[in-house]
Amino acid sequence: MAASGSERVAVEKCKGINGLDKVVLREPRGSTAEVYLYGAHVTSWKNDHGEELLFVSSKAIFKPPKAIRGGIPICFPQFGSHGSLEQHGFARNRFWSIDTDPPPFPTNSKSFIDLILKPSEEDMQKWPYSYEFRLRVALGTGGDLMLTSRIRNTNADGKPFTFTFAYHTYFSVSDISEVRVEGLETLDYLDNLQNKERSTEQGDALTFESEVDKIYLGTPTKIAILDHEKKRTFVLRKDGLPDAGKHDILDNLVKLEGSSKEQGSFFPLVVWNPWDKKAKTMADFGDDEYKHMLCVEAAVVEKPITLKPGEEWKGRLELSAVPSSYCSGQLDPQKVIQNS
Ligand SMILES: O=P(O)(O)OC[C@H]1O[C@@H](O)[C@H](O)[C@@H](O)[C@@H]1O
Repeated sequence: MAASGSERVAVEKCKGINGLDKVVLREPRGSTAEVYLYGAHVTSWKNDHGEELLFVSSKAIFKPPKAIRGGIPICFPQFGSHGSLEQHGFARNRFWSIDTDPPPFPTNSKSFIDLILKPSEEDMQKWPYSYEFRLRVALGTGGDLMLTSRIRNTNADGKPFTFTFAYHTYFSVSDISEVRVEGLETLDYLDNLQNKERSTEQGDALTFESEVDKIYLGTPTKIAILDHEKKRTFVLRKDGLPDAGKHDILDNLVKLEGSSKEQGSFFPLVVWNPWDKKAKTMADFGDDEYKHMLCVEAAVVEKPITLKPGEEWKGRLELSAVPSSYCSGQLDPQKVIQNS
């Protein structure tokens, strides 16, 4: 997989913080990503100017059993407290392996890594199902970051299983009070701060001036996160993925492809920022760091996925970042959404 000769190494295995194994992905134009095998956790994604696009707390604990605070934790087989398992499931604090022989999966990227998680005996005590969870992390040309999860039921005894899931993406933002999320207004949401009560979002774009922890339902094709100060816009897409390489500039940032199965919409979006009070209760999060992050999480929450033995679910996330000024005047997210 690694590039040869004078080319930069596209995939490099090395040691990260506390000696944990990590993989560095590099794309020829200079974008990079880092993935820890602990949690199959993407902890860094930089554009070709070397700017970090994901938030990781300066207090993150890179040590089991704590999940790494920031980046992209994988929540499986449970999102949040929606079930009897530990918060956000256990995949984020397990050691994954490099999958040396993954089933065929097309890619036009040279810079990718395949990871796999299978249950240990201890995990089977908590969640008595057999599965293979394959995660591919790839850097596309132009620096897009693509994550594809393939979860297969490998139970030999005919038992189906049901799970919820999320890519718990922590975006790095300049100042949360300068950030707007467009595309979620007028949608229904479940408010985790109000006992998961269902309400409807009012008004214009979401802005942030206090703690938020909401699960938006029935989200539209594209969502935009605008960071004025950084002059950067993130757009979240959730429709079927067009051919890689055919994306125009408005097809940027986060593309999500749902389940190939009919059931289980992949696309509630969870929006979370702990704000100051909650930040102070979190040992692995700086008191003021809430100002510089926003979680927008592509999730399977209110309609869990059920897989029978032999069935596989696939969920794909694609992130890219463009400077807002690049599309000046066009990055009205409503237009982005309508023009999709
Ligand atoms: O501290 P954790 O387990 O990583 O969770 C962080 C947050 O994750 C979000 O996805 C949840 O909606 C929040 O309720 C939760 O507080």
